[in-house]
Amino acid sequence: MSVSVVVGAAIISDGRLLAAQRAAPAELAGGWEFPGGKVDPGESDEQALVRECEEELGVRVALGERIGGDWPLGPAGTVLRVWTATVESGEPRALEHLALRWLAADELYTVEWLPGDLPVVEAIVPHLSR
Ligand SMILES: Nc1nc2c([nH]c(=O)n2[C@H]2C[C@H](O)[C@@H](COP(=O)(O)OP(=O)(O)OP(=O)(O)O)O2)c(=O)[nH]1
Repeated sequence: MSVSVVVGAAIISDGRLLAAQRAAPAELAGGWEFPGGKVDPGESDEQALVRECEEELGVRVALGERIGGDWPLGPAGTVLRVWTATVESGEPRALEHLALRWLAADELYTVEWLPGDLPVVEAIVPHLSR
């Protein structure tokens, strides 16, 4: 079975991380995540992530470092790959999410992250002060 890849952007500005609240599906709605989504056939991970940020937030992002490796998500064989990112143009808007929040280091756990995202959030902490 092929691995299904979901890519996520840890968008950082002024030491804050952008968190996005899912609108759908019902079982995930209300949970917080990294903007991103599934990689389409023929697309690289990085291309998919830039495309998803345009679709979901209306911004052009520049990708930075990869955070860790393949983070397992719930369904067997699905992994999450995360890159740091900065906004190159535009101001993020919740075009497909319920809400967006810029979280400072001491606010990271004030939102209910999707369960698979929690270890990734932990791994991002050192990147907020760079
Ligand atoms: N985008 C994103 N998805 C995540 C994260 N954590 C996590 O468990 N997921 C899960 C939720 C979904 O089951 C799946 C991503 O699906 P998606 O619905 O965002 O993908 P997509 O934009 O390509 O949408 P579609 O093709 O299914 O319509 O991965 C995360 O931080 N970001």
